[in-house]
Amino acid sequence: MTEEPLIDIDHASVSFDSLRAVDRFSMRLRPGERVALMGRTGAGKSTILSLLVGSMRPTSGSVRILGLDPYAQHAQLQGRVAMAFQTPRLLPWRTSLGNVAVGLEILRRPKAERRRIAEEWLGRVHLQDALHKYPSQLSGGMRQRVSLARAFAVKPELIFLDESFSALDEVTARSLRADFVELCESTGTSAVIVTHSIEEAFAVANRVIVLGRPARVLCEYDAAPVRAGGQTELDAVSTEIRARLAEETTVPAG
Ligand SMILES: Nc1ncnc2c1ncn2[C@@H]1O[C@H](COP(=O)(O)OP(=O)(O)OP(=O)(O)O)[C@@H](O)[C@H]1O
Repeated sequence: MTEEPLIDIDHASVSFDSLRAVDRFSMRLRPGERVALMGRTGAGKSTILSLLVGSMRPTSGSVRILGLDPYAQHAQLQGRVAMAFQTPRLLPWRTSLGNVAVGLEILRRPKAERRRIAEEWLGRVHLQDALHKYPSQLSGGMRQRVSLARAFAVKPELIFLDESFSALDEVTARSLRADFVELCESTGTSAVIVTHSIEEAFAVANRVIVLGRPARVLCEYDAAPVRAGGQTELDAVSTEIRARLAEETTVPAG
């Protein structure tokens, strides 16, 4: 089957003056896939996300999202792509319902529909009892759940997660990761997950791309066999990845 990729990054590079942040990075994302971009601090993960959301264009190479140029055709991607951040960026003066409705307001959905969809999504992230609470009344995990509901509520084809679970304790993070995978699978939503955590990458993605510094593909893993191998396999792969990343520090960047 020749399905058009949802994301097609072809040899994209980004330089800031003399510093190269992304170095001929290529990736494709097929419908239904979840790819984790895993790399250390300063590897260029945020810069790749900026390319994906169209807030920056590559110095060379190309980026296509759903067949469009996210920088030049940003408006056409509205509602088709959603994002959740490490800090959920909720509006403090709005309740959970009001926050989830934000994207739907931008898409000019009628009020009754906004309310119905927001309520449905807050239920799906297990916040049916917090519909009328303000962000300051919620725990970090709950705020992140509101943020996920807001992202899914617009029915995007693609979701980008930027370190969304990394500020949470491990038990909360595990539960959110599992919910996120379930929501992606039940809605057929594809995703790119940016993370510095090897464990998180293998927990949420089908495919894990390990980034060198500057950002380029160092190695790539099919996540399913690693998950199937349990903690022993994950430990072995983690050791391998850490060794690859450690070699990186001896290679001059630029
Ligand atoms: N606007 C900018 N101007 C100059 N240098 C920048 C700019 N944005 C990022 N950089 C540099 O590019 C490199 C990659 O940064 P980036 O923020 O993309 O990495 P990251 O992998 O997201 O890091 P972290 O995990 O710490 O957020 C870093 O060396 C950073 O200092």
